[in-house]
Amino acid sequence: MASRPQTLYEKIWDAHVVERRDDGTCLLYIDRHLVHEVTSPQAFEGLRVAGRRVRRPELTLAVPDHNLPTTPRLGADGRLLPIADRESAAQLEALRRNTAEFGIDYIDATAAEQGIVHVVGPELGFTLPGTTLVCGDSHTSAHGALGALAFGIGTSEVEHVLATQTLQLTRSKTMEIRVDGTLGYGVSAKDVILAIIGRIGAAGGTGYVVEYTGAVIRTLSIEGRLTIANMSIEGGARAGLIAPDETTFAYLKGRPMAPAGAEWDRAVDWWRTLPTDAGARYDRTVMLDATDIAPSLTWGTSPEDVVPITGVVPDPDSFADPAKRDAARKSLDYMGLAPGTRMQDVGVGHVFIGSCTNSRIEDLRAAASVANGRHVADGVRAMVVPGSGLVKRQAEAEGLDRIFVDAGFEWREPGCSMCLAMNPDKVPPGERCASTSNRNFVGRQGPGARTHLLSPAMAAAAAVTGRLADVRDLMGNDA
Ligand SMILES: CC(C)[C@H](C(=O)O)[C@@H](O)C(=O)O
Ligand code: SF4
Repeated sequence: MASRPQTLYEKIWDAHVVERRDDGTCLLYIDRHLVHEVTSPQAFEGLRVAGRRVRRPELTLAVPDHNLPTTPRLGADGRLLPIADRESAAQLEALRRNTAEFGIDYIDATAAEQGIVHVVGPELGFTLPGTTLVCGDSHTSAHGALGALAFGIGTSEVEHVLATQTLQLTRSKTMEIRVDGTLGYGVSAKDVILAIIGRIGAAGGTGYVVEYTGAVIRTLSIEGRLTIANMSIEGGARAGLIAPDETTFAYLKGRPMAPAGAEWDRAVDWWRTLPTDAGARYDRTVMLDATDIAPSLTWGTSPEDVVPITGVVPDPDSFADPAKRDAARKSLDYMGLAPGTRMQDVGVGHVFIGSCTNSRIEDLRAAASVANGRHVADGVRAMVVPGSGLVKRQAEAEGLDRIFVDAGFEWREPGCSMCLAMNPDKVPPGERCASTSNRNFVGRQGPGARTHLLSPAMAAAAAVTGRLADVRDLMGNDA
């Protein structure tokens, strides 16, 4: 019997349902679980109190990222230097102890593979197409770039997954976001996702799992796809998916935790059946044409506050919705910006190139190509934080670290860093930062800090000009 055409989401969902209740709630099998130091301590404590073990310890991988300082962290003896912040030190130690006690794979802060959990999963081949993958972290949506149904969960759910390898869920609606056309000069995956969120709004994806489709998505590298899927949550979606294709298989082949030999062939055969069938229906479709997308950035305190770099700070009165008008007024007050100001006239004091959105090798290459032969502007502090030790190593092999250091950027150890100020990397109160991260919320990069989200190339352009600049003006002519 020919079955009904299905979306990628429906295929993965159906393949993982263990039990379906009358009210529609399902118990879903979870294939992969990533763990970091911030959201796991109470979950392990819960297991201990209940006298439970971890059901399938080999399906879980733990790595510290949020709290680690990004300054050199190894002492002369090769051991981790003490961490000054007591709470951070306690969480890091708890992760080490808990993973040892429960028999879970653990990447230590001193290991070359350490990095941001959402950079580490894909690069080790832990993240695979067609799997269900969870982590106590909202940006778990990133892993959808490889065709995994991946989403963030709360600490009590972390405990549930550790204990049972399942999760109770209800099915989401499906939204297709199709990006057709070709990307313009100087336009990157980050600009695409900013444009998408600008269009649908920060709550536009609420209740949906998004699948990104269209010519632009197909031509993006896995790095670019990770940037897009990563920010699905900033558009309110439960998860973001991109169908696996030859680009995905080429990226995964030979990764340490990916299947190998006959198992690889079997896996690829299955992965090829996953893309959405012709004729399958989405609950909603949103279409964008890439030719309309310019290098973009945020002006306010919500990721939906997006303008092209050629634009101006909007006038709150231009918003029809009174709630939006009010939010824009508050945003501009916090951001210290006046309506009508050209974005390119806004000066910055800090630049952060990093985070799980934009800290992979391609991101660093894009930033380095702008930094090459130039110098960070006077009064600007610019920092490059590779997403993992492996990215750092590769960047160093390519000489990118030299380009950055010669240009006056700081070259750091991997971690979440200035993305969220849970470690010593913070933007001081009232200061402005051009940042490749994913959240521009009030206080996100430190109390009173002002964040503009943009691409790695745009961040490098801001660093060398000392203002929010159009990267296209700096491309193709080396200093
Ligand atoms: C600390 C963690 C729970 C949090 C998240 O869930 O996303 C962080 O990673 C973030 O980006 O805000
Ligand atoms: S880099 Fe930022 S967004 Fe990503 S996991 Fe770390 S804190 Fe969250």
